[in-house]
Amino acid sequence: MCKFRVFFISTPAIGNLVPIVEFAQRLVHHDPRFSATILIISLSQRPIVNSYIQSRSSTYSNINFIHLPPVDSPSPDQYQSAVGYISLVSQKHRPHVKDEIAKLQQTESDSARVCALFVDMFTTAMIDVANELNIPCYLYFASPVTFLGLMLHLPVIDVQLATEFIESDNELIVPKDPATELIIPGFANPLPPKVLPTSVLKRRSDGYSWFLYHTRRYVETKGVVVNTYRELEKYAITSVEATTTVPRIFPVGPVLDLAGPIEWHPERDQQDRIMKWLNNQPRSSVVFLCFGSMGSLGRSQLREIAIGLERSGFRFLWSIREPPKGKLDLPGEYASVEEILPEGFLNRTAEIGLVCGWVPQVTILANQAIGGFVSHCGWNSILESLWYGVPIATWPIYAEQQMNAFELVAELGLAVEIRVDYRSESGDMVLAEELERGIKRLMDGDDEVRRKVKEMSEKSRMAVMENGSSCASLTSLIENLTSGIS
Ligand SMILES: O=c1ccn([C@@H]2O[C@H](COP(=O)(O)OP(=O)(O)O[C@H]3O[C@H](CO)[C@@H](O)[C@H](O)[C@H]3O)[C@@H](O)[C@H]2O)c(=O)[nH]1
Repeated sequence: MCKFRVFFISTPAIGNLVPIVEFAQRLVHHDPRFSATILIISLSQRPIVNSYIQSRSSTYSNINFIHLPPVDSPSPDQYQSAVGYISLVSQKHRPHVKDEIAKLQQTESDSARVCALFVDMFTTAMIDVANELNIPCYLYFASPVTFLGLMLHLPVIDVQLATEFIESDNELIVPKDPATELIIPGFANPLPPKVLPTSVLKRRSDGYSWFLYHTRRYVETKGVVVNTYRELEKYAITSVEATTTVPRIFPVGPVLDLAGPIEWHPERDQQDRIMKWLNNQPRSSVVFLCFGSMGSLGRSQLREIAIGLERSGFRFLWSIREPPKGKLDLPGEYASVEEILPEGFLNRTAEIGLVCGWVPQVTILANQAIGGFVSHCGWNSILESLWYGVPIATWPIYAEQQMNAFELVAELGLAVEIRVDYRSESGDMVLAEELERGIKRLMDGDDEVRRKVKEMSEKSRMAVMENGSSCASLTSLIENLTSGIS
């Protein structure tokens, strides 16, 4: 009989929601005294969230999924960024979350006690609900500890950003002295400012104010559960614990959905076509290019990629998404990619390459044909690639990805660099020859990176085994969650 109930409230984004659901599943599987309820915020612009939940509700019968009622959209003058919008929507959901938890508390059998509400990096307004209901609150962090370190340090470096950088409306801040470097908890090396997230470099934006809001709230929680593992971010974990006011860190990862979209994404036909093609390719011969659930690139950049790929001569699997129309929309699928790629490209490369839209990424990374991954460096993608021992070439686009790329290349030596500071919104362009060079190093050269990635792959698997570091961390989290509850 279950004794302890935990609640989760996630940002409506695949990158946050999937690792939260997987963690809930791991928790209830690891300790059957637990039951988990996931409260879902829906956004009409993100139907993928609903199809994901629908599929997972039938597979994960021991998790309770509850869709929260819709709220009025914030008016456009209240936000400029997606972070702002999501933070406001989350705030508006506070009464609903309180109602749902209170309702369940009343109907719960006597033996089950609510022992935690887990918020994520952008749903921290729910800490108020936990306080009102007297429930301990924890943060589930789907990004690396290095990013947690930056967030916790933001109020401190804010002064440095204000005095040592040049600011202008809507522009990214730049250091007055180009040699400026930042000392950030979690990074052994000084951080070049150009790898900071756009929301931080747009210091006058609502995104930055929200970052400051959320980070102040992180320290109100009882602990931060991070989707990472000690063997991967050893320095970062020790450094952030020692130099910030973080409550306790529980590294429980990698927490991955290894079945992935092949099970829950609606586009089954395309996925079957991809896997059939991949199964016919030689071992480690294919370079895979994919830029995350929210990543898309402009047409001229796509043409450069096509030229670079063709010149490299390697077999390739390339996921191309159409840029979204609105700020909150996700990328879509091109009706025809032929017209956006160089003339004759698809015909010339028909024997060696496949161009597609959304892909079942984790299943692809598991395939023996994949030899390297050109990735936007979202944290889930990094963990998945390390799990399967596939080396990455870094091409970050948005969010904290530039920092993740810097961590992989400069801190951990676990990736080949294409760029660590690419930012599409500033009109940046990776030229065909840069990509060609990067792909050749990824697929042909850098045995040291490949060796380290294989080693880390083994460590990631060990971490989640019985007696592994993340398993031990989960046990100690459970002790924390249940202590004082009879
Ligand atoms: O065509 C696709 C694209 C993505 N995915 C999957 O979608 C997830 C994407 O997650 P991630 O790699 O973390 O990228 P984002 O979706 O961009 O995730 C957001 O959330 C992450 C966790 O906080 C951050 O690290 C990222 O920077 C942020 O953009 C992964 O599991 C991928 O396997 C697919 O299966 N097929």
